[in-house]
Amino acid sequence: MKIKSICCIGAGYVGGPTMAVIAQKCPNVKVTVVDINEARIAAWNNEDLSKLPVYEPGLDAIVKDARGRNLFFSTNVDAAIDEADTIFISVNTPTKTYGKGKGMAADLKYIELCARQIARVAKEDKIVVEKSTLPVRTASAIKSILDNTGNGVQFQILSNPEFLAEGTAIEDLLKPDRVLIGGEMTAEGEKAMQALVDLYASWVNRDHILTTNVWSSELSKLTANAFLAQRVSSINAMSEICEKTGANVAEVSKAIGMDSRIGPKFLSSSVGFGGSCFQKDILNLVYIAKSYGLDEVANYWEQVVLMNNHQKNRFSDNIINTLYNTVSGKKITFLGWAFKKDTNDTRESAAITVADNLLNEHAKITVYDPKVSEEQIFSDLEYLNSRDPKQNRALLKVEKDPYLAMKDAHAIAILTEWDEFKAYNWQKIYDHMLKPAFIFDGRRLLDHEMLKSIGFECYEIGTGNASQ
Ligand SMILES: NC(=O)c1ccc[n+]([C@@H]2O[C@H](COP(=O)([O-])OP(=O)(O)OC[C@H]3O[C@@H](n4cnc5c(N)ncnc54)[C@H](O)[C@@H]3O)[C@@H](O)[C@H]2O)c1
Ligand SMILES: O=c1ccn([C@@H]2O[C@H](COP(=O)(O)OP(=O)(O)O[C@H]3O[C@H](CO)[C@@H](O)[C@H](O)[C@H]3O)[C@@H](O)[C@H]2O)c(=O)[nH]1
Repeated sequence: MKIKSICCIGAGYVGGPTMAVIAQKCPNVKVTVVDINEARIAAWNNEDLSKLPVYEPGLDAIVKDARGRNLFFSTNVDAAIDEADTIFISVNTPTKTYGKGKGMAADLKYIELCARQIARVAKEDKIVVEKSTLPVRTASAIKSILDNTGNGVQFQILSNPEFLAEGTAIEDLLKPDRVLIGGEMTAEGEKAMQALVDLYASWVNRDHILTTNVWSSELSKLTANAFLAQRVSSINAMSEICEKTGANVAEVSKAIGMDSRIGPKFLSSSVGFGGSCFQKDILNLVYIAKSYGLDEVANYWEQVVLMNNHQKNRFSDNIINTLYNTVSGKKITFLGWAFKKDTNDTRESAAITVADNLLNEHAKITVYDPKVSEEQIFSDLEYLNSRDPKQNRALLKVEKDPYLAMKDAHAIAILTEWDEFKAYNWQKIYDHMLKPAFIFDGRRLLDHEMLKSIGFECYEIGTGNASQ
């Protein structure tokens, strides 16, 4: 069989860019991305490409090319399901905030709603592709819902996890390290897998398309994120030893990364990993391990998250200690709020935790981020429910001009590694700050020799010059 018409449920950070690339690379396939969020769909359809709901370098050009030709964004979920031969489920699977598994397990309510809707609407056989990140064995739950509530049509469930990283989504989609497709090891299952392999083979070398059984595919996604996050927590653990001993974490990273068994990537020490995936997926893995009674396995992986929490907290503690043990009423400017550069996504950003800790100490924070809106920043803080929202607004300001943001500040904290921060006129910034002028570089982004020569007091994660 050949895939001719796709419906993708979920027009978020994964659904939008992934489907845009499929549409661009497969002009003969009709791709309709649907969502219940009307504002999001309207933004995807906006004539002004700078208003797309997801900021990713290169995305606007691809949307411009394919939208209206074979790429469509719609809120009519039923119609898109009905028309498609293949349905991707790309809805959110956040950590549960209630009931059994609260704070650990993945909340699968959106997945189940999709499965029930597909079952109700589908009048012909369909391939259903899990694009969302899911606990291992979810495919059997989806299949059971489809088979028990459907109209007697046949469904093949495939697992096709997405490995794109935000900020480089388009690059990752155009040249993926691998595409992973898991399916049932039956003649029908193999046929469905082959159809999806052929779709990706329109632009991905077949050697990079891997097929496995469905459980291996589901588990590989959680495993990949656990390994990646573990590297960040491991180097962050070493950063604290570096600060105590006078070693330099960048030198340590380079030295170990040159060992071809370790490799150089994902060894940058930081204020802590953020993003919608790492913490959620590891906690999900921990929950799965616990549910099988594998307590040692669960405890092992949980440490990755605990280490990350420690890294974020020790960054804010260091700011407080260095500013003479009180930040009350002091202006601290945050450069960056996004969880990494080149994205407007702030989910689980380290900036949120650091801000919350400092606001508990009554600091006055001013935030500048080139892509994150004021509304988003306040909504991130309000979500924590740590204080009255009015107090957040009284203590935290969002500024659109970075130089104004830093004027009269006691300290600057670098929370996101946006390239533009490196090009600022740091002498001018120093001249307009209160003295001593402190910089806390949570991303090891700036040239600290230059900053010190201007007169700044510098703290850099993982360098043995911290004021203890
Ligand atoms: N963000 C990433 O970088 C990334 C990368 C790889 C995998 N993933 C995984 O992909 C999945 C989606 O992540 P995301 O970041 O795109 O999430 P997102 O929150 O940006 O988007 C999900 C969208 O699904 C919509 N939705 C939810 N239920 C729906 C329903 N019943 N019908 C129609 N629309 C519905 C929501 O309105 C939302 O717009 C998650 O499982 C995530 O773990 C994310
Ligand atoms: O050496 C490093 C690398 C990353 N980070 C931080 O780790 C977080 C995650 O970064 P990254 O993995 O680049 O971005 P994500 O978009 O979260 O992508 C991850 O999560 C996605 C969702 O599952 C997966 O698809 C990707 O493969 C996986 O890299 C960010 O806060 C980074 O700043 C570091 O601190 N040091």
